[in-house]
Formats: sequence, structure tokens, C-alpha cells
Amino acid sequence: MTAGESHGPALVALVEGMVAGVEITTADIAEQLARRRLGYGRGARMKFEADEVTVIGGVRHGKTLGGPIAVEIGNTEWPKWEKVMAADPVDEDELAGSARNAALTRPRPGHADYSGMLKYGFDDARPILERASARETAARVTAGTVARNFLKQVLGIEIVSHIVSIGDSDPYTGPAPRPSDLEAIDASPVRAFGKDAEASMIEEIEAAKRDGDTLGGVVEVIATGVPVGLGSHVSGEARLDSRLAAALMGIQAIKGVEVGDGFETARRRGSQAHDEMVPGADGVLRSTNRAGGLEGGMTNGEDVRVRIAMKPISTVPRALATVDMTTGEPASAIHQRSDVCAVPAAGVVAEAMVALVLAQVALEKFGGDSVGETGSNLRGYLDAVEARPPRP
Ligand SMILES: Cc1cc2nc3c(=O)[nH]c(=O)nc-3n(C[C@H](O)[C@H](O)[C@H](O)COP(=O)(O)O)c2cc1C
Ligand SMILES: C=C(O[C@@H]1CC(C(=O)O)=C[C@@H](OP(=O)(O)O)[C@H]1O)C(=O)O
Repeated sequence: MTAGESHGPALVALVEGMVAGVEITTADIAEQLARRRLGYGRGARMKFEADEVTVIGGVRHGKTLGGPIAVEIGNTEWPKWEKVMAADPVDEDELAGSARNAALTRPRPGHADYSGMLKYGFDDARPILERASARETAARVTAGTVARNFLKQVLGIEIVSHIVSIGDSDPYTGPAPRPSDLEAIDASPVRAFGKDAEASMIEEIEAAKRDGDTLGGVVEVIATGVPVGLGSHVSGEARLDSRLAAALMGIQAIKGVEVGDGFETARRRGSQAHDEMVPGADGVLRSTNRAGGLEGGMTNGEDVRVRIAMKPISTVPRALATVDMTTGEPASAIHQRSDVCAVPAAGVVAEAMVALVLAQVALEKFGGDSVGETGSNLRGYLDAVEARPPRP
């Protein structure tokens, strides 16, 4: 669970259900938050604002305690917004003349402004955009860091993402990266895995910037070391593919989720769409992973691989046509500043969402209250699984 507004004093992330003994520090969270702020095409706000991490509860001397974990992500820009976003009533005089407090009455097509103003009964988009803003993803990345550490320390699962394309750039078509490639990917200004794809993405962003426009793109997330049998076939809600899709679609501006080869699979014949099995020395082997590690709503022991489609940023500098909600007249949509492209950041957020879902299904399967107990439950299961089928 997360709480907090974009220009509020802080965001809060609350993680429930994590076992005791997971190693996690303020520095681990800060490191993941720093990754989220990077990326060619991000707006000015990423430069002047900083995330201040304070772990409020659930962790002692660098290890989780088994209770809810609460983390505050303070916003260094708060002093500028103290009055405009105050929780308690503020004297009208104190707000008079404040540009920041001026009512935002020209909803941006593509953002939450219009529907939110009507649904929640506001004449000003401020109360809507404050919570709709993807600033909230800082809290998700924070929660995801706890899940990420748990997955790595207990199950050996690691997660990497990279940007496949931005706007109409030439998509990356090479082999999927491994977790050991993460540092190189983060060193790329667009979080690309491959120099050709990187150059094409940067070109797209430059062109959009010149034209006062914005861009979306495609992100791929890969989880390695995932044991067979997470998730379940027994119901729609239990299927891991549906849970991953819901979590990823829940990220601001994500409009599509693809599992494995996804839409491309729909164009293939069955003989070319699935991942054939052959007996190997260590069990069943697959020469392909078109399914993205998921069959029947369960992991099949291969890498989990998903892609997401992000729409272009809706605060378009060359402002889009809208209607002023006060006068009913045609108008230009709100624009003060914004990201041109936030796809690289969305990749880091997507890693966090995948980590949270995988941690949840792993804990459903293996249970336990401590790293040791969950680990021994996992080992018992893996011993049973590894004995099947008999080796030829
Ligand atoms: C990391 C990230 C950064 C974003 N930055 C902006 C931004 O600067 N300006 C903007 O209008 N939308 C931005 N968005 C997108 C909005 O949050 C999103 O368009 C809005 O929530 C409406 O999208 P929806 O239809 O998916 O809810 C960003 C999204 C993400 C994931
Ligand atoms: C602050 C963050 O992202 C913000 C997400 C966002 C939006 O509309 O989603 C709009 C921008 O904020 P503002 O309109 O105040 O410039 C981004 O900077 C962040 O990611 O930390």
C-alpha cells in the first residue's frame, strides 16, 4: 500500500506479510530510488527534487522483523508547497496570489484530470493530479526493494529490465539481458541493452523534444532463477500471468502487457508457438522460452519474461485541445513542465511490481515466518521436484 501526494511532504510505502530476517537497508532503497530518477527525457523536477528515505518500522539493524514495514520518502521540495498542500485548513490570505494554488481548470487529455474532477466533484484538477501523478511510483519502488531483496536472498530470483523501444525507434531484437547486465543497462541514458537501439531511442527523444511533443515506449522485464510452480491454474485470479498483468497495468500510463512472445505468438502456428521439451541430465530441458516462463498460470522453471507498453506522457508541451471546465470554452490543456519520456523510469517501476507479485506468490507457496523457515520449505519442495521425472 502506498499513500501520499505528488507535492505533499512525503510518500509512504507500507509492506505487509514479509518474513523476518530479510536484509534491507536505507541505502538499498535509496539505490533503487536513484535508478528510478534517471533516464534521458525526464523533466526538470528530477534534477532539483530529492527522495529522502526514512524507514519508520519493521526493520531493525538491517533486517526485517516480520511485522509491517513502513518507509517514508520525504520530498525536499515540500517547503514550496507547504501551504498549497497543507493537510490542515489554511487562511485564504496566506494563499492569495499564489500561482501554485491557482485552480487548474483545463484538463489534460490522457491524464486523470477530467474524469477525476467529475467523479470526485472538484472544480480544480489539483486534488486529482496530485495522487494520479507517477511520483507515487517512488513508493512502489521502495516496497519493491523489500520484495526484491527477499527474492534474491531466499529464492535466488533476480530481476532485470531494459527498454525495447521508445516511440517509433528501431526496437531491440537481440538476446534478452541477464541480471548481470543490469549495471550496463543502467549506464545507458535510455536503459537500452545494445548501442544501436540506444542511438535510435535518443534520436526519437531529441526529435520529440524539438517538436514540443512526448513519447511512450516498450519495456521488457526478466526474472531469472524462478522455481517451477509459482501461481496456479485453478482460477483466473490465481493465475500468475493475470496477477503480473494487473500489477503492471496498474503502473501509471501502462496500456498493454505481453507475456513471453505475447501478440507475436498469436500470429504463429502451434508448432512454432510453444516450447518443446526434451529430457536432460538435470531434468526437462527447453530450447526456447516463447511462453515467457508461464504455462497454465504457473511458472515452468524458465525465466519469467513480460513486456509493457507505455503511452506517451499526457502533459504535451505543444498543449492539446481541451475544454475549460469553468467556462465551457475551448482551451489549451494545462502545461507547466513535464517529462518528455519516462520509459526508462517505468522500467525500474516495472521491476518493482514484478518483484512484489513474485514475492507474494512465493510466500503463498512456501509460507513461513522467517528467511530460514521459508528457505527450508523451498528446499523441501525443490528436492521433491528435482526427482521428477526419472532421468533416462
Ligand atoms: C515514471 C513515470 C513518469 C511520468 N511522468 C509524467 C509527467 O511528467 N507528466 C505527465 O503528464 N505524465 C507523466 N506520467 C504519466 C501519468 O502519470 C499518466 O499519464 C496518468 O496517470 C494517466 O495515465 P493512465 O491513463 O494510465 O492513468 C508518468 C508516468 C510514469 C510511469
Ligand atoms: C515527480 C515525479 O514524476 C512526476 C510525474 C508526473 C505525472 O503526471 O505522472 C508529472 C511530473 O510532475 P510535475 O507535473 O510536478 O512536474 C513528474 O515529475 C517522480 O517520478 O518522482
